[in-house]
Amino acid sequence: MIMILLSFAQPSRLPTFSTRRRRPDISTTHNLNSLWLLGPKRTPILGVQTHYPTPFDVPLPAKCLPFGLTPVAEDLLHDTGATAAVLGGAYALVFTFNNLTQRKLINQGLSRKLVHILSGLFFMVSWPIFSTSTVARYFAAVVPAVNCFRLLVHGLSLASDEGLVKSVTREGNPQELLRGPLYYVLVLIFCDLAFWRESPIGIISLAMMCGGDGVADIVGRRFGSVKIPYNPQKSWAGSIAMFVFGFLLSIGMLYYYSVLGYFQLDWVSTMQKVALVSFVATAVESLPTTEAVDDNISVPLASMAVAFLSFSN
Ligand SMILES: C/C(=C\COP(=O)(O)O)CCC[C@H](C)CCC[C@H](C)CCCC(C)C
Ligand SMILES: Nc1ccn([C@@H]2O[C@H](COP(=O)(O)OP(=O)(O)O)[C@@H](O)[C@H]2O)c(=O)n1
Repeated sequence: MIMILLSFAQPSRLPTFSTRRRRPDISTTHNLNSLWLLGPKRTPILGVQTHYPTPFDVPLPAKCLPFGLTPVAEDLLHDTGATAAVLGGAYALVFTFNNLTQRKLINQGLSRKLVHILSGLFFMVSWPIFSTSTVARYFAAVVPAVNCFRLLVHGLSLASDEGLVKSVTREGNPQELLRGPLYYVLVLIFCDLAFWRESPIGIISLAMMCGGDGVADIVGRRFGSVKIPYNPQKSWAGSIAMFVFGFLLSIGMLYYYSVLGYFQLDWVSTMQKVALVSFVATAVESLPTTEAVDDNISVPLASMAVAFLSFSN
């Protein structure tokens, strides 16, 4: 569904007809301020050469505006539709894995990990279907925010949603929703608002949290007989899987965004930087976790810090 929506991701192909359908035309100077929400839309980020005009960025004649909508109203309509679509995708994902668990086609642990891996990755895949408006990121953030509310309501047992509990908890205790899953969606909100489509930092950090950490669990539980000396709860197999899949999924997501014209990256140095981020994230993930610090906090935070330093020079 996301890929169908993405087919409209190229501005000139959107069914809407604004004359302003151009992505930010960003050059190569270095400006950390634009990392944040109010940074000028057209300033570059962290020296990363981002979008050049592509054949898709063709301004359309003003007479094409539908129903006389102003460009702002057209963007609001566009982003409202995108938000509804991605929200539907989120519900469908959880419903699907709950269904598979109920039918005992997959166990609860694997269901939770696949939801962990796919939610964040699909969320990032969906970002290009939102408009080029400066408020698009806020519309996208509605999706994890609604899920945050959902986790709070059901984690506090203010309402019950057995499907949600079964597909995203280890033991089926609703209070589990208030830890890993809640931290997870809070990190999605933060990376959406702080980095959005304009910086590789958020993309890499989410790929590490979703793809790397998620695959580490699946591989580690199955093949993790040789434990890490300083943490018998974790294994070399799980950590190697975290490093490899964190790296591959980060590069894959960066390539996806570069194909859509958001980044122009020097791939040799980018791979070196992403490998460093993945190594540090893997080391952090391998450490014994405490009640206070969950992997869904430590892994993305460590990834953001290393990616920020790596892509700043
Ligand atoms: C199971 C989850 C986290 C648990 O982490 P851990 O304890 O295993 O380390 C993920 C919870 C996901 C949440 C319920 C739904 C999030 C949906 C997301 C914001 C949007 C997805 C949209 C896309 C189009 C499917
Ligand atoms: N580096 C890793 C990570 C996880 N694992 C395995 O996956 C299980 C769950 O890992 P975890 O405690 O990080 O799970 P979450 O907190 O990510 O849900 C561990 O108890 C290990 O069996 C591993 O062997 N090696």
